[in-house]
Amino acid sequence: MTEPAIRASGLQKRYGDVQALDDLELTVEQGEFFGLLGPNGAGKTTFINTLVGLVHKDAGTAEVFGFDVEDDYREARDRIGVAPQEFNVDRFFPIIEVLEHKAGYHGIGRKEARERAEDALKTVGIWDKRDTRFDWLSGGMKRRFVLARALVSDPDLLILDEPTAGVDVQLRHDLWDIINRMNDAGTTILLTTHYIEEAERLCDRVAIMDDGQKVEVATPDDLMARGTDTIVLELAEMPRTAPRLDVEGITDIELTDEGLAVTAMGGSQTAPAIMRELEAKGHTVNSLEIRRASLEEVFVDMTRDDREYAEVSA
Ligand SMILES: Nc1ncnc2c1ncn2[C@@H]1O[C@H](COP(=O)(O)OP(=O)(O)OP(=O)(O)O)[C@@H](O)[C@H]1O
Repeated sequence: MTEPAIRASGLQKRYGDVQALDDLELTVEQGEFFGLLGPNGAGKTTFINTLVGLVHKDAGTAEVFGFDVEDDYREARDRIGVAPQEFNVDRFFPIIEVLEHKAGYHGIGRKEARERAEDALKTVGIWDKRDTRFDWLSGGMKRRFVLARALVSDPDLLILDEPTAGVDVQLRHDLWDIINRMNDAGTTILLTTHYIEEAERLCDRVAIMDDGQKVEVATPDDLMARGTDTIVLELAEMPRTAPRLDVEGITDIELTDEGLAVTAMGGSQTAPAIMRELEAKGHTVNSLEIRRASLEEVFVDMTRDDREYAEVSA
């Protein structure tokens, strides 16, 4: 039986009053492109740091390809490449040497380390900067370099903590291409992001975290199907009041300047029934547009902070 790339069970971590991880359960299968979403402070970075041995959990277990992150630290750590949110790079050496050291740290011999370092710099497109110090790279090049450093040990699990935060559109697409190619070649990816579009485009499944717990795991499509879509219908003759429609899944019907706006769960499935019902009632539908819920809307709904309501009502 193949072990999952990540298996976390009952993970707990507390900082003073803050329960950063609260009984977290999460499994990521080998080869998946897995997204970890959640508002600021949800516990995403704490979880990643637990996997790579930077945070000692209070309770629970975490395994990487079947290796316990604490008891089998070396085996687990050597399988992970991580591009952290905060840059923690040796600033005094040419970047190619930083990569060689990193490969050496993972037990890779000198000659191969050199080759790996060269390949990694070429993969991320900063080969011409190989003799430059990290501090002298531009912001975008620093992002590329941090990814190269994660790749240099040829990891089975690549962890990317907000890899595209604050980068321009071109670099974002470049980084997506590189990461996608890694995933196509079999590398498991764990990605945290605040860009919902990024999760929608890249991830096979996403977990939504809040308050140190997993709220939900699903494919981006499944999550979006849980949101409400708006179907805007232009009728040959607009009625003076919104017609009543007896179709399952409808949550609201409104007359707007654009036409009849019907809000429904799973818009693409409900639309034909809405059309039939309208035509049966004597209306002629000239055009129909389905505006799908975004993953962002579903995400915001799922992680809306109950405490906000408590404060408002207090
Ligand atoms: N070293 C620490 N000492 C004290 N509190 C910490 C420490 N690290 C994290 N926390 C707290 O734990 C909680 C979870 O933080 P974490 O960084 O894991 O969240 P996150 O989901 O990665 O957030 P973001 O999206 O902002 O990066 C937060 O309330 C944070 O303030």
